[in-house]
Amino acid sequence: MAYNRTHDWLTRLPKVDLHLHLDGSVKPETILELALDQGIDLPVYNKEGLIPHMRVGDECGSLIEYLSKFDFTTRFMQSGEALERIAYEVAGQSAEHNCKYVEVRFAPQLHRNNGLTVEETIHYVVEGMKRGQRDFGVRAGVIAICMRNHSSESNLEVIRAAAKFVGKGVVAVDLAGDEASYPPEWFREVFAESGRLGIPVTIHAGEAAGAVNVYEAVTNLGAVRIGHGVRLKENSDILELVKERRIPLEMCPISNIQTKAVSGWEAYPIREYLEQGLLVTINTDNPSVSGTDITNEYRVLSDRFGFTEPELVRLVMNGVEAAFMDESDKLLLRREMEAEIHSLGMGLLS
Ligand SMILES: O=c1[nH]cnc2c1ncn2[C@H]1C[C@H](O)[C@@H](CO)O1
Ligand SMILES: [Zn+2]
Repeated sequence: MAYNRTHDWLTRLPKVDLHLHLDGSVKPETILELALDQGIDLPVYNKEGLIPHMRVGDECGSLIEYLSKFDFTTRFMQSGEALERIAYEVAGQSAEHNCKYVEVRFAPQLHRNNGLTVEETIHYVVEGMKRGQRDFGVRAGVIAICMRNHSSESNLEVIRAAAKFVGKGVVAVDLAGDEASYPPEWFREVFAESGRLGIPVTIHAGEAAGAVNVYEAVTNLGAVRIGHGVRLKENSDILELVKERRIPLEMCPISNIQTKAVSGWEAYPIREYLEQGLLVTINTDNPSVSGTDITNEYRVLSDRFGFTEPELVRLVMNGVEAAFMDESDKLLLRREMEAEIHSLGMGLLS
């Protein structure tokens, strides 16, 4: 049956994941070990019991509720060793889903409770990704996140530290957190610095607030990609601008449903975005918070929207086009992925 064929095929399909948070990707078994190593008490000492502390349920009502899950996990991510390990494991988890390239993002300022500097946090995450790249063959880039609820001073520190790692593991900077309470125009000064330092910018926008935030991110914060952008459909002029500039949207379907960025699957705009010619990419956001993985994201889309195999391949290759990567590396990645897709037995690449 075509249905089963697609499901099995989706696991083997080479993929990329451009929007994945480190602190939203920690395995419960890793938390168990880190808690023992670090002498931190846990509410329960088995994997299944930890899951409710880390993952949102169907009742999740908003982005704020979704974000509350991160406090639990970041407590165990305050040492260089833990950051390196978790980054390494993320590369391993990506390889299990035949992800060939992953961009892992994290907020350095959330990992300093035990005295690490911003640069040290970046160093350890980059090291973990490099070890993962060697052992699992997954190419990787790191994105440093500024948080909406942090001061300009603290966010500027992140941007300046990230700039030192450009070409050495860091590929971009981002802005995350509570979008509804902290509009993007408050961060012009912070992202003016990334412009001066020449670091690419992606911004979470149009997730928990309207399309005007996408406009602000693109026109005043220098965003060349948008995290989510689900609510872009609310303004056709802004949608047209994003389309004309070929600004990729890093969509994360399961997360977007859980945070109530849209009311439900019937309102999820992915098909219309593709038909309107937007550069849509599919990503996980937070596998351990959302209870998902990259294969599952494609599986749900294929079930909910009836995407054909060539359409799913198009979504994957949009991700390659959108990657924060040198053109020469991108060409290599594209060729490798096209060869593998071809070997899956179909003339899917038009
Ligand atoms: O989908 C998201 N929107 C806004 N902020 C987010 C999302 N997923 C994770 N974050 C926040 C919570 C994490 O602690 C932080 C750094 O990864 O980024
Ligand atoms: Zn995100």
